[in-house]
Amino acid sequence: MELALETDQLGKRYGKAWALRDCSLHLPAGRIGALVGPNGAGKSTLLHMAVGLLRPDAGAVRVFGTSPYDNTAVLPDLGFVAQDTPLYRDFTGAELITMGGRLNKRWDGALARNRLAQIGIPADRPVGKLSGGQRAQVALALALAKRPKLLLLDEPVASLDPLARREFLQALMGSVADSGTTVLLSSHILADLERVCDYLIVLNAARVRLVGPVDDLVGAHRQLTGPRHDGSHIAGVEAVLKASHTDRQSTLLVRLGGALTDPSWAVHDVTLEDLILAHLADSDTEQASPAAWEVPA
Ligand SMILES: Nc1ncnc2c1ncn2[C@@H]1O[C@H](COP(=O)(O)OP(=O)(O)OP(=O)(O)O)[C@@H](O)[C@H]1O
Repeated sequence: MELALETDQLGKRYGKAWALRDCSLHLPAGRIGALVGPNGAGKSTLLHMAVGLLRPDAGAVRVFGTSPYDNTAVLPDLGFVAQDTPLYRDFTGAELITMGGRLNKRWDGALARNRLAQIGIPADRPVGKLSGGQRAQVALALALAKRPKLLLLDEPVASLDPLARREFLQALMGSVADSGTTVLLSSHILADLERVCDYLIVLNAARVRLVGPVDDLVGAHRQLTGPRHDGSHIAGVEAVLKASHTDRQSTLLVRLGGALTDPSWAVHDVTLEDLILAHLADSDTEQASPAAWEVPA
C-alpha cells in the first residue's frame, strides 16, 4: 500500500507549548481524508509540516516516502491551499494561471480557466477585488491545475455559501476521481466531510485521537440504549466513549471489542458525525486523553 502521508511521533512546539505532539498516522494514496479537530487542535500545524513550510521539532513527516522540509523534489507533487488562501491580490485570475504555467513543469491551465468560467468568476479582475469565497475558488482552481499527487486543503469551504460549498466539493470529487489525487481536507463542517471523505483523522489538544478508513471506524462503534448503566463492564464493549443518563435509562456510544450478547441493550449504528463529536467532546486536557485509536487502512 502506497502512503501519501506518514508521520511518526511528529511534534511542533511554539515556545514551551506543543501545537502538535506524538503524532503518528498515515494516509494511504488514493484516499480523500478528513482532518478534524477543535480550534487550536493542531490541524494547520500538521498541514504546514506536510508541505514543508514548517520544520518539525520532533519525529518525522514523510510525503510519498520523502521529508518535504529537507527534499524540495517532492514539492511539485504537492498542492496546498492555506486557510487564508494567500494570493497575489493585484494579479487577475488569468495572470495567476499564466504564472502557474511558468512556475510548474506540470500545469493544466485550461482546467483552471474552465473552472473559473464555469462558476462565473471573472478571470480579468484582480483577485484582491473578489469576495473571500471567490478567492477561495481561485485558489482551489490553481491548486487543481498543478495536478498534484497529494492535495492539502486547510478549511477550503469555510468562506463559501452553502450552494458554492456543495459545488466546490463536487468539483473536488470529480477532479480527484479523474486524476487519482489523494486529498487531505480540514473542515469544521462535519456533514460535508461525511459526504466526501473516506478516511478520517481526528486531532484534539495537539494529539491524534482517531485514524482510519471511515467505514471501518463507523463499523467499529455502536450506540447502545438500555437500563441505567452502573459502570460495570458490558460484554463485547471495549470502551465507552460517551454516556448520557436519565433516571432509568442510559445511552452509550461504545467501541466494540467483540459480539454484543446482552439482550437488554438496543443497538443502533452510529454516523460519522456521532463518532467525531464523541471524540471531540472527550477531553480538553492532555492528561485525561485516551491513547489514539487507529484501525488499519
Ligand atoms: N505561529 C504561532 N505561534 C505561536 N503559537 C502558534 C502559532 N501557530 C499556531 N500556534 C498554536 O498552536 C496550536 C495549534 O494551532 P493550529 O493553527 O495548528 O490549530 P488548528 O487546529 O488549525 O486550529 P483552527 O481550527 O482554529 O484553524 C494553537 O494552540 C495555536 O495557538
